[in-house]
Amino acid sequence: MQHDLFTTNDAPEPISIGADALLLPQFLSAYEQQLVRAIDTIIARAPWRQLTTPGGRKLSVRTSNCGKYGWYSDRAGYRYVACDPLTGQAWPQLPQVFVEQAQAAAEEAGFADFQPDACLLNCYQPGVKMGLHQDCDEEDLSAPIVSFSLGLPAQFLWGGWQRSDKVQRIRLQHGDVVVWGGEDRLRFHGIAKVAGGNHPLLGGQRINLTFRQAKR
Ligand SMILES: O=C(O)CCC(=O)C(=O)O
Ligand SMILES: [Fe+2]
Repeated sequence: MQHDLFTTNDAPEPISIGADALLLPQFLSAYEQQLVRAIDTIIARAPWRQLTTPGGRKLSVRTSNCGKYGWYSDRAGYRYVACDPLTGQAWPQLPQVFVEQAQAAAEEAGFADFQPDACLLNCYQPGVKMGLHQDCDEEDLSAPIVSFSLGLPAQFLWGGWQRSDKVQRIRLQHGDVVVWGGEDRLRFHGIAKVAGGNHPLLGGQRINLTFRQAKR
């Protein structure tokens, strides 16, 4: 086999986790600094907060948003809102590096022309988890979900179309991206309790960015 020294690519191969779902290991490696700087800027304007579920419980994960719409939850329900209820201001704009990498990842997974209008930021400290759920608050389910992992590793719980379906555990590391759409769009998923640790760039936390097309 002939190796071309000028086109070596150290990024591991994508891993199929469903007919329309792909794990892209290390997809973000070259952008980690830029991404973390952009996150800091967003959080300065739209700080982390713990939302309340419609049932009155506090989510353990801390969240924020950027983009035209932000995912929000309180006693009135789960929904997308154009202003941050905490500040009354519009959510910070989607940084260009977010859009470019989310679109590039979507394209790798076969979703050309992904136009995210919402990015939910999730911050997990050790001990924090996210229970099994479907992402179904978006108007157009033909657009995929694109999810970036940064900081501490986590186990992605990748289920089926029923809550009771068997769950696969997939290790997500700093720089990994998962894309799911098409027939996998409504699969149940979650995050197991994050273990303690110290990430060189992000310290004792895992930050997830979830890109969606919320409105048509
Ligand atoms: O943190 C993750 O990787 C998943 C987040 C998620 O599923 C969500 O915010 O809906
Ligand atoms: Fe989700």
